[in-house]
Amino acid sequence: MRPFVFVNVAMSADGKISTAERRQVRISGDDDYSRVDRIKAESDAIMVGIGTVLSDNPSLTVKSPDLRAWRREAGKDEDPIRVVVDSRGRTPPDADILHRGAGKRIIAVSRAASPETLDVLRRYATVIVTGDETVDLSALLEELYRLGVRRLMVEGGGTLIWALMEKGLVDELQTFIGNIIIGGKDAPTPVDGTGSFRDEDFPRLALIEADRLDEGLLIRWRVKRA
Ligand SMILES: NC(=O)C1=CN([C@@H]2O[C@H](COP(=O)(O)OP(=O)(O)OC[C@H]3O[C@@H](n4cnc5c(N)ncnc54)[C@H](O)[C@@H]3O)[C@@H](O)[C@H]2O)C=CC1
Ligand SMILES: Nc1nc(O)c(N)c(N[C@@H]2O[C@H](COP(=O)(O)O)[C@@H](O)[C@H]2O)n1
Repeated sequence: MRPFVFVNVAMSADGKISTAERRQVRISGDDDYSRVDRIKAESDAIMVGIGTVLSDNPSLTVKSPDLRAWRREAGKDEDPIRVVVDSRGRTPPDADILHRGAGKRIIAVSRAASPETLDVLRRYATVIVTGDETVDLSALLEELYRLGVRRLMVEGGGTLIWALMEKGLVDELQTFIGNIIIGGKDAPTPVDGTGSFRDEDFPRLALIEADRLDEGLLIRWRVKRA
């Protein structure tokens, strides 16, 4: 068993999620940021790849005091469990995700991570070891389910989203398309990785809804099962 997995990304009108130098760009407007805060608060856990931690240093906390209170009153930590997919254990010990906000942090590493690195990370987070070279995402999701995670939000980046898509581990995609052009053939997109699907394996999507939001568009897709 695994949680319901949905991906949320903000991309520019030309389909980029940051600059080629991996510099974070404000793509969402205020209304989309509020929506993201709400869906974060409604999730049991929120996951990012180590690339996102190293480039953006996100905290992934719930920002609204009302939503934090709502979680508290429901008997939950004010922030969902924050999960970093980090094969070699490269999460900096001073990363915001480990120090800001409340609740559990999980760093998922592979067996390629050194024991010394793990000793340091265990001071700040629960470490889950799975996979030989890279994190075994199916096994990680099963472990998260065992820990009570039923609804998992994936924030990116494109490498992690590709890996989840390739393994058929994404149920829903929420894409905010903002009114900005970022450009650059090397700028990350929502789904990067090798892109090595066979023609018959491209994930197909069913449109759930598309709405105007801020000066952009919010699109929700369900990933069809083969
Ligand atoms: N606009 C938006 O909504 C968002 C934009 N971003 C942007 O995305 C960029 C970061 O994305 P990426 O560099 O692609 O990094 P990423 O965040 O996707 O992390 C990828 C890394 O995860 C690790 N990993 C461990 N096990 C793995 C597995 N089984 N499969 C795949 N990866 C595994 C690898 O070290 C890999 O390099 C940044 O520029 C950031 O600003 C990130 C999140 C949201
Ligand atoms: N929803 C959304 N809109 C944008 O315009 C963005 N640039 C992002 N980026 C993501 O938000 C993370 C920052 O989280 P914290 O504010 O530190 O909690 C960042 O790492 C990207 O994942 N998202």
